[in-house]
Amino acid sequence: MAGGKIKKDKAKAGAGAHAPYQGGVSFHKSKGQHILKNPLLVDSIVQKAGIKSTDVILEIGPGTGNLTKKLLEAGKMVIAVEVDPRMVLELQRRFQGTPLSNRLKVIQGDVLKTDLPYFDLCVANIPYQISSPLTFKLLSHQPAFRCAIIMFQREFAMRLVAQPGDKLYCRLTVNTQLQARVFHLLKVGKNNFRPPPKVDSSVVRIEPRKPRIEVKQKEWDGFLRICFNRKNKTLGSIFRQKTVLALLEKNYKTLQALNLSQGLVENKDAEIDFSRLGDSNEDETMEVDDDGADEEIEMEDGDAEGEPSEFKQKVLTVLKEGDFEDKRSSKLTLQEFLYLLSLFNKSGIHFS
Ligand SMILES: C[S@@+](CC[C@H](N)C(=O)[O-])C[C@H]1O[C@@H](n2cnc3c(N)ncnc32)[C@H](O)[C@@H]1O
Repeated sequence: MAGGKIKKDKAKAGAGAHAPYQGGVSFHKSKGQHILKNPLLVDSIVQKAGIKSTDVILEIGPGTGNLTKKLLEAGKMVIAVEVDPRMVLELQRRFQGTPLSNRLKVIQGDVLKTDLPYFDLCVANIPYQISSPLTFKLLSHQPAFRCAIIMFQREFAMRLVAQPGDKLYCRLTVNTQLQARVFHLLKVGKNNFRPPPKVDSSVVRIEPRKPRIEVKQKEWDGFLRICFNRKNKTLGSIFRQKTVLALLEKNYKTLQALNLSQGLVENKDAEIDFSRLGDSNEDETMEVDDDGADEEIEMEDGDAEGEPSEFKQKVLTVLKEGDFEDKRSSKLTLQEFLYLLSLFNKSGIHFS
């Protein structure tokens, strides 16, 4: 999808024409308070959200309500979650006595700690420090919403939409794209905000996959962490590392012992059909401590030396079977990750 740049001059013209509503409040950077001062940009975000008059819209961090007002005009109802009581007061003052007020519900609190109600759409200019946990909180929300139109820091947005081979393609990308289709909508310069943040921004559209792609979450997470620990190394080299092999062999033996004690044959229950699309398992929520970059897990770099053990042989056979040995995580598609994990699991090799 093509992105457009909201230019500085437009921002200035817009700001001059209609000063942003600031109320009497001062802004706190610690709460990511950078309000939208360009009404043209607000209009563009609302227009790109494709709001229907029947939509219940979730807004995160309404601030003084510049976006909220347009959302109220376009949809049926806006539920706004705001952590700062001063902003909540401003918002109430702003809409009190207007016809819009009975379609606005304000929840005061930290969105990350709030049980979210039903919503069709999420439209928000968020505090950037909560980008990652908020994204995954939204994606685990049930029932799934239609789409979310969210302003993120530019680099975070580019990680969300990255494709295999792009510099910013990372674990965050794959984890997000497992659950949603993500499109870049708009590039937004710093001067569209008051006060201007230090970084540029982008608006993206996130559409949850329906039906969801089923994975066992801990398994998937453990697998991706290993694959992306050194995303530019070949998978052959990653899976030859002593620490990786030791971890996987430990899991393998634990599972075998469990199966034996329960009288199960090897690999029963181990097979996951990743091609199947269906409803999510509600118990399996995404655990995310991901700020977008791939962290380096402390791992001894050495290869397991000498004659390959039976287990190492097993791991390498899986990589060869799928032709993955010389491939790198930085260039693997979501489908390839799903396929490789399914091959490991079929061989009784697990990541959690
Ligand atoms: C970038 S400002 C956006 C303000 C307004 N939506 C606008 O575009 O003009 C982010 C807003 O999120 C609020 N906020 C910060 N952390 C929050 C959290 N954890 N939960 C809910 N709101 C939060 C801030 O107080 C602020 O009002």
